[in-house]
Amino acid sequence: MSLNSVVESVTARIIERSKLSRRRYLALMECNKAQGVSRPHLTCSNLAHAVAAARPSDKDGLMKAQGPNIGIITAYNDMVSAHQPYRHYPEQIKIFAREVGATAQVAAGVPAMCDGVTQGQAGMDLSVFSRDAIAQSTAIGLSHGMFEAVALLGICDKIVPGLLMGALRFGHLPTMLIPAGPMSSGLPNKEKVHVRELYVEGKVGREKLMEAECASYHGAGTCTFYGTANTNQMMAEFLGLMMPDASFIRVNTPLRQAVTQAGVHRLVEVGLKSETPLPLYEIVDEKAIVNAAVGLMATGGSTNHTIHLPAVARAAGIIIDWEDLSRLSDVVPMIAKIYPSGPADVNKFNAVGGLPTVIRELNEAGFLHRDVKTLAKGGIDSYGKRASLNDKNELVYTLSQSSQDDEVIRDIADPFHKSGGIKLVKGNLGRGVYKASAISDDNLTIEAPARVFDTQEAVKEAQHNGELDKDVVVVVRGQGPRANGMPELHALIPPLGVQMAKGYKVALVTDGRLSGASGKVPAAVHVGPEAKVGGPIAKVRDGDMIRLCALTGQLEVLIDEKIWNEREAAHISAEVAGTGRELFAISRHLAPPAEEGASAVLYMMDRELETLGNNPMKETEQ
Ligand SMILES: O=C(O)[C@H](O)[C@@H](O)[C@H](O)[C@H](O)COP(=O)(O)O
Repeated sequence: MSLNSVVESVTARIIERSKLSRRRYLALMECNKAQGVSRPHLTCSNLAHAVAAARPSDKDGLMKAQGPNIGIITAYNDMVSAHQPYRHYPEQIKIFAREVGATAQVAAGVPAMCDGVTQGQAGMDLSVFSRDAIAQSTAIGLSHGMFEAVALLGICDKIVPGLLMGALRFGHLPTMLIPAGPMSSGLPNKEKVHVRELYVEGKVGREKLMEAECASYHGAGTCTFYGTANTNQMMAEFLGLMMPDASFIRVNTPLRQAVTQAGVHRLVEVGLKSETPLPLYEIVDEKAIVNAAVGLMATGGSTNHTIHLPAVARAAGIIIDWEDLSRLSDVVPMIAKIYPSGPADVNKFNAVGGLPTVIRELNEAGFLHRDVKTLAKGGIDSYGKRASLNDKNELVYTLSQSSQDDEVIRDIADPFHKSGGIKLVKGNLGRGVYKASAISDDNLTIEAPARVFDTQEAVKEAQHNGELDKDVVVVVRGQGPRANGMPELHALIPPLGVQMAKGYKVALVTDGRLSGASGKVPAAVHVGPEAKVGGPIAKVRDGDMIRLCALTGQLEVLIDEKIWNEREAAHISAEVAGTGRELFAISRHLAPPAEEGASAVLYMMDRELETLGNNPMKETEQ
């Protein structure tokens, strides 16, 4: 099947737009490879420092650079359930590396914050910016020049994008993401949300709520809904940066361990000084980024990736925007329904076909670029294969079958929706992102008067006081990157869900974010320009009629144009101190819009790189 013409034209657009920045990136990576810091360039003293605490049997190999040395960047901590299993991974990776004549060292630990723990709390204001801290920490770890390959241990929301942003600046190094797998299913996500709504209505108390939360979040592994963390996994497979089928194999199982072992062996095989080196920059190109975007649309993934994918792409010199995503969304059929888009969790999704089935379907129908390089042998085709253990406990890959449950995965000829899960909405209120995959047909268009808020607490209070007992578009502004770091407003979903259950038409419009777990409330999120920089969302007043329509892509305030143009934007003053938020003033000050990735670090990097002219490393005198 030939490549879908829209996928082809969007890719061409991206290649054209990224010409200069991509060329600059590739030139810099070539310089890194040829002249950058690496083991042969280290002095005896440099090397002695690096191996001083190494196991004696590794020392010689490390000093003589006999085999590749894998730099592990780990996001381990034991508060985040998804990352807790990483505790022993570095030791295991070292063993697997030795099996094939290589070594491994932990190059750095990076922070991993949990958006579940910080949801609705001040710490959430650090979340998007933590991605930059992770990228910089990754770069710091890799800057020691000790490594010929990189293993990234990270799963959750900001961690994978941050790790990739950092690693891409060392794109001459072959790099693999190694996941740890999902938690076993607990209380179904839908029931958890139902108990939350009962709590909001005062029908159950805190004890019952706590019981439900703990029955849902009950062990090690990634949360089971298809939120940002699991969307990260999906993307890493579509990018070809993981072992095939690695995403959703249950945590701490023999199959999981076998895939990790095979992954480490493969990484050594494609290490920098090997016969077949596969640098990261050769894998993450414009086509791979488009493949990841196709995966996002086909699976109804997290809206957060409309920020993360542009940021990751930029770290590789590739410029994408929401128009690209929207054009892909128009043609890519949605063939997977995972919570919040449907009742199935990722374990169920995996059991009935998982990502290999989705990738194979899309690939066979011409929605994926096949001429991409991937870490696994066999290119993107190999990601259409399932991993299993044979009766000798050896890892084997076999072509995936058709879906075993068409409520969860559909054949491409009979999709859930003809278009993808995420839409661009735009109009006189700006541009925003809309997750259509979880919205019922009768809620795809909402026209109602606005009620304007500056904080999520104020929304909850108004709901509690019955002030939202009507059709309403709740506008929460002052939540963009420049204002307060762009928190997720997921805690608003239960109260707004209660209003919907009462029969009211409800929508949310915000310059902030929602979570990958948010779904059922119609919402335009990431609306830009954000209120803090005077965007139109700052001009909305209580009672203005707003129309939000996923079918036509409208985000409009229905008001006389002259009155609208003359209206002044409200002044936004968000809370910026306490809980360490004051340390992130520089990020708030410099963050570019969400559509450009909202990364101050990348924004300033690009500005500086632009001044370097043809010399990718040194400033020219101009
Ligand atoms: O996937 C995401 O985008 C999230 O940031 C995610 O981490 C989430 O917010 C919490 O885990 C909430 O989970 P609940 O729906 O259980 O509150």
